[in-house]
Amino acid sequence: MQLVVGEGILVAHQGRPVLDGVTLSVGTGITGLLGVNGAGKSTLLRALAGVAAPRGGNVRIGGHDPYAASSRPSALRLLGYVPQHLEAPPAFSVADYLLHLCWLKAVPRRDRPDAVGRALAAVDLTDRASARLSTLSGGMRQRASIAQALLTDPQVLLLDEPTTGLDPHQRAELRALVQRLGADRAVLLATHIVEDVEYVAHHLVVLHGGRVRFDGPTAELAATVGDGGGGAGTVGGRLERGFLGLVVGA
Ligand SMILES: Nc1ncnc2c1ncn2[C@@H]1O[C@H](COP(=O)(O)OP(=O)(O)OP(=O)(O)O)[C@@H](O)[C@H]1O
Repeated sequence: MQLVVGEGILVAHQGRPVLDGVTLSVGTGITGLLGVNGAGKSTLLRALAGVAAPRGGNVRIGGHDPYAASSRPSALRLLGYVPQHLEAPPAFSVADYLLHLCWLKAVPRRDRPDAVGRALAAVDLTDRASARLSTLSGGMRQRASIAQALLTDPQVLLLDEPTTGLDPHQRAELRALVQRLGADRAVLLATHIVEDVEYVAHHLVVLHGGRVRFDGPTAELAATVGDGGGGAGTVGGRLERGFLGLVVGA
């Protein structure tokens, strides 16, 4: 089932189109949303997450419209959203931060300890539950951000550039985590880094200038270019060149 569906999404800022009729659908597994800076990825994720209503088009999460009062609770129940810059109070411990988020997300009081325990375990932060957020490494902070999105055990996860600012080791760990999370959820992973999606995303949507330039299996985009010789014939090398072919000079 396609848990996330966007049809003809239109967003404009100061009269300038930022999303110009974006249509996509996301099912279980990991879908990469690939685009250069300014392509419109964050704007699209906000529209899909029910944060900012588009001026045109439709959004459905599990068939529910997040912008209609009657169906918004059903849509939001299915959704976990990790924005690019999540403000978290640095003096809070990881567990207190997540308990606070439980309250904001209206998780019933009796369910909160279990929800926090599950979310911490899912992102491998159980042993840092009582650590202050300010003492965490960038990779751990990012995992805490993902944990807040998992508190309601959502079927859909929208991740906005989760590897930004991480070192190569932390990025590899985060990719492994995303892979685990995508085993039984629909994950939409926005990034400008081809490496972030090349081995984990089975499906890619390439966004450029607010429009979808490619929507299909990852291997299909890689297959649009030849080996090119010189050792650049790996899937990754080809994917990078396939992506650049779509967006450079476009
Ligand atoms: N609130 C806003 N007001 C004016 N322009 C905006 C606003 N939000 C986004 N934009 C513009 O919309 C375009 C798309 O921005 P968006 O952040 O969605 O892109 P992105 O692909 O996520 O890029 P990045 O990786 O840099 O975050 C950019 O040109 C940006 O300047």
